[in-house]
Amino acid sequence: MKIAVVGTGYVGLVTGTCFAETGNTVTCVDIDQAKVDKLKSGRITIYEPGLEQLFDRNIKQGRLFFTTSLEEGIKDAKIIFLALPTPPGADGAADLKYVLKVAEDLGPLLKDYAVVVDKSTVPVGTAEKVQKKIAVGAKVEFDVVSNPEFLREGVAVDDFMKPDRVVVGTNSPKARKVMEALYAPFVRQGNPIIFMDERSAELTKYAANSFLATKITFMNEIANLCELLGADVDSVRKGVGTDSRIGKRFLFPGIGYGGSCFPKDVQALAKSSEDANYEFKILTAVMDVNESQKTRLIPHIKKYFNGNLKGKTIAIWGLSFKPHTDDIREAPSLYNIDELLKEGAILKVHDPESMDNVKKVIGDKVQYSHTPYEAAQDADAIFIATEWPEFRTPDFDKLSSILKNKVIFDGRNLYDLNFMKEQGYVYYSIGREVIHG
Ligand SMILES: NC(=O)c1ccc[n+]([C@@H]2O[C@H](COP(=O)([O-])OP(=O)(O)OC[C@H]3O[C@@H](n4cnc5c(N)ncnc54)[C@H](O)[C@@H]3O)[C@@H](O)[C@H]2O)c1
Ligand SMILES: O=c1ccn([C@@H]2O[C@H](COP(=O)(O)OP(=O)(O)O[C@H]3O[C@H](CO)[C@@H](O)[C@H](O)[C@H]3O)[C@@H](O)[C@H]2O)c(=O)[nH]1
Repeated sequence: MKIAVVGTGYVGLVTGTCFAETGNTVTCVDIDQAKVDKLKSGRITIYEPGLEQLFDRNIKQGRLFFTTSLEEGIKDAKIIFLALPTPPGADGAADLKYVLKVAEDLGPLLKDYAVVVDKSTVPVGTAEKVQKKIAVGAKVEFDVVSNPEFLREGVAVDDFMKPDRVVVGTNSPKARKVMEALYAPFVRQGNPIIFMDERSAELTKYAANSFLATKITFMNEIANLCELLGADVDSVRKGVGTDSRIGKRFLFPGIGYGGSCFPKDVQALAKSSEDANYEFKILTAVMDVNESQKTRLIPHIKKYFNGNLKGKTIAIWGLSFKPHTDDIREAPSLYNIDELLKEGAILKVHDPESMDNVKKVIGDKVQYSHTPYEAAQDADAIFIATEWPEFRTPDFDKLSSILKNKVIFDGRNLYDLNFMKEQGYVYYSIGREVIHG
């Protein structure tokens, strides 16, 4: 099948590459000339495990193409995916300008029946808006389908190739048939394609993200309570997570959720609710708690250094909003960097993949280190913001010999408390006993 994907960012590139992998011919369209030039020359634009190999193979086999021209990209396409940004507007609602602009441009370009699929995360009612925008210029029949994407960055290829489920919102039998054929290779293990109306599909995406953000936030509050009551959040997490009604996943406490999705989608659902005259109280609480959770360790750091961080060197391990990605959108690390710089600390940072992106945002306000040890050299403390696997079992002998102080503030609960006691470290984590060295 000939497919077009409009918007070639984290979702568009994974979507395009994975559909090419199952034999479709895919053209990805983007307005960013530099991005398209890079992709056309066979170089990948994001770090996403496993993607580069599929990308190379499908380019070589002549199934994956890139262009800046919408007209060229959608030529002969039976399915046109919109994987465009939907950032928060000033009022918190998802800004639909990118989606609606492309919809408007698409109308006159359609030459034959096509299914236009909205993969961006959009508020309820957007499919109808897209339908109307396309209809202004369209001279042929078309359908607009909602097909929200549930992939996680860092495991995007796996999530896309083996989704828990595929949600398709459409009332058109013709579009349903096309979508069934497209997704057949991805649901061979019995994972379902769940068909529903467009509005329900749009809301499903916000409900899923908001539920997961709530689950994490609930556990963050339990962790905060553990600190006050002398309980251990790891034990509590295991104790509750083994109840199959609750589930083990997304119960890990830390310095808040970040990324390009949870923060903006919780906010957008709260705004949609408000617009519908419904006060979604849980969401307001989730946003409030997450805001303060991000800098939860800062008061401990200040207290440890007697309220004065001026001239103290802190090594920051991990900058991306989660491991296995170079994405730093809404990364908790950035909020902590901001706070620590305000206090006069000197920061030496290390991240395996996202330092170039951080440089673009904060430039030389911090020192960039090639390895976690280079960052830790002569530091007064280590601050862990992201749980990259390589931080889990560092060489503690080496660390102890290069650090000025054996102090770790861990926003992701990486280390065993008894081990840290044995190693003689001062160790602060989230929802667990403080080890005083
Ligand atoms: N990132 C994720 O993990 C994820 C997962 C599921 C859903 N989503 C949703 O998918 C959508 C896209 O997210 P993303 O992270 O891929 O965004 P992104 O910013 O990485 O990519 C969007 C791309 O669209 C391009 N673009 C903008 N206007 C365009 C136009 N007129 N024509 C062609 N291209 C244009 C941009 O240049 C950019 O490359 C959002 O709605 C997001 O909420 C994201
Ligand atoms: O137990 C947990 C799990 C996650 N997080 C944090 O939550 C954020 C989001 O993590 P994750 O959901 O793994 O990554 P995303 O790539 O943001 O994926 C989410 O957002 C995507 C965009 O909408 C959806 O498609 C995915 O289903 C949804 O999981 C990160 O900051 C994590 O550190 C925790 O603090 N504790």
